[in-house]
Amino acid sequence: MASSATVTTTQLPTYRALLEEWENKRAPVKGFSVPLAELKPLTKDASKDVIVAFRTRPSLPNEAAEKFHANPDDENASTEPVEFCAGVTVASAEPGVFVAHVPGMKWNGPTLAHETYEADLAFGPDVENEEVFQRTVVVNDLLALSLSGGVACILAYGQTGSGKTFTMESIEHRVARDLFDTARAVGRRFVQAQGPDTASSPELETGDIFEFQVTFLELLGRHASDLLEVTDKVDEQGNPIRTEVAVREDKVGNVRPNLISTAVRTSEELEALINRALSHRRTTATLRNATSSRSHAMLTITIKNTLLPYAEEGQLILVDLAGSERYEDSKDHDKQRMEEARENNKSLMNLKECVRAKAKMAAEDGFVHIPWRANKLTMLLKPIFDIESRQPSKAMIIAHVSPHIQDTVHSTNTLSYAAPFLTIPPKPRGPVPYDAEDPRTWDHDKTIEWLTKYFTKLARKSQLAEWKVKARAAELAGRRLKPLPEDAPVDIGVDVLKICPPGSTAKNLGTLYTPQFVEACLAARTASDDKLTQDQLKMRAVDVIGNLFYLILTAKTRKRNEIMKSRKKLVTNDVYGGGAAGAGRRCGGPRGADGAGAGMVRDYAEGGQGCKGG
Ligand SMILES: Nc1ncnc2c1ncn2[C@@H]1O[C@H](COP(=O)(O)OP(=O)(O)OP(=O)(O)O)[C@@H](O)[C@H]1O
Repeated sequence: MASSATVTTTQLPTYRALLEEWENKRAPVKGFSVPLAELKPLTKDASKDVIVAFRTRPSLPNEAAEKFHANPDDENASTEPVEFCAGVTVASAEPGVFVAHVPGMKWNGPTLAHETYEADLAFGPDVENEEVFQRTVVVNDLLALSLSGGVACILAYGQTGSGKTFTMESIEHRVARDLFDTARAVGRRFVQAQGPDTASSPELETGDIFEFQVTFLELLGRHASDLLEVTDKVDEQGNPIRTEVAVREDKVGNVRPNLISTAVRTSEELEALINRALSHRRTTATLRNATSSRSHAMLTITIKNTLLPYAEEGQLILVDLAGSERYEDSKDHDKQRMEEARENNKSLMNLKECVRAKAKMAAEDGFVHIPWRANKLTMLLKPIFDIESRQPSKAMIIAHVSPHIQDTVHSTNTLSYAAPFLTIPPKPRGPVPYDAEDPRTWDHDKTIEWLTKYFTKLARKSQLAEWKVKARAAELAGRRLKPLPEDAPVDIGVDVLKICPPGSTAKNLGTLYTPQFVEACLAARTASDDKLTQDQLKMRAVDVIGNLFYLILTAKTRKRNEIMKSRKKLVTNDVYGGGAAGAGRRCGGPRGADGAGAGMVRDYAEGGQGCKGG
């Protein structure tokens, strides 16, 4: 049985001795695979959609003595001030492995179990915020992703006081520091791809082609409010009253709460805005007894590429989640706080299901349902969970644990919450059979054929539109223009072999961000400006890549529906004893994200290879 914090403190000398024994036998700690000074963007596996990291903070001065007390009824308990004893140890920084030291009590005395948890990265108490930023945001190129029309999301999870806000605020300030420089570099590359004469305005010369809008939302229990709203109104306990913000899907399926959206143009402006929102959160925290640990705070930066106004806007979402309290910790609170704790737990559990499903989807090629509509928190994170979204997205979750042995029960909860997000990228399979409707199966020739056909279709459309204008002018002048032959020669204005060089296929094009594809098209332009302007080409390029994404998405959805259908049939057979091929037994273990033991049923569907659990 795991022991309570007070009993653990009382038995601290024994636990310390047991820990020392373990320390003497342990394997040497494995460090990071690349030294900090040599880190570069995208030096890691870029195919991962969910990246999970663990972090533990150092013990603060006098913290153990102030926070933990020995059992006053125990006569043998030491009266010395309580000293720090580690509850978690880093076994490997990369891949990340934490060992949680779980104190227990048996008839013959205290015991110490050592549980191992795995992640992509593990940050020990000595790792500085700058290194955390470099190894999470920079290495995974999250800023470039959101500047390229994608969605990048970072979530800080953990027990109250474990260091979530410390990490998240540091990431927010570093984003403010680096975002605009990265944007200018990306912008300059984009402008250069359009040819040497394009930089006609100072904005284009410097690469300032992006527009940034910032919102800051707080979700406390079920109530969403705007952290940028300034209010003088306070309730009877002196808490600021902010307008309730509705969180719902609009008619076209977007979740866009009505928040104050502020345009920022420089690092200083973004920094000031973040400080303002954080100061509102902190004020509330002091007034409301650490509200920060009871609410989710979500900073969203929406990024528009002004040279591609018709492409999707990118987003960077930074979420400092509410503390993951256990029921025992909140049961003495008033009704409102109990309700908030219940809501927080619900939202965190739902978030867990969604992140797990997303991780599974990436690892297994997309056959799961993501229940993002079940809760306000996950609704707000729709851009990263909606499988129908064409935007590429990445989620990074940083799970925080307290360093103290007295908090190990909380720590193991946190680590077992986040560890299942770790996925191993799918093993390369054999060649996928050709499917005319699935671009992921096309070879180079088929891709060139499709690109040529689609660019020709768009060129004909423009040709027809031009002819209509001329025909109308001729009609007004009392003349009749010859009808345009259906097979009139048309110049598509780009070299498709340059867009998709030999060796490349539609599957490779499908992994490009929209601006990257547009860049490739601009570099492959063969027509002069009077035949095909850059703007026309950009619009066509967005249309082509949008259509390719659409075809891939439709193929994925079709395949997913087929699998879902076959799953249902097999489950029914199994329940009624019909027995699918090889389906002999049911597995226990956690249920899958779709609530139906996804892993288990999938195995049956694939011929009963055995049980994996959800
Ligand atoms: N890596 C670290 N190095 C040094 N001090 C840290 C570190 N992480 C956290 N701290 C300190 O620990 C304390 C608690 O951290 P923090 O407020 O970030 O926790 P939290 O998980 O956000 O708590 P809450 O849920 O209550 O908001 C703070 O005083 C913070 O400065």
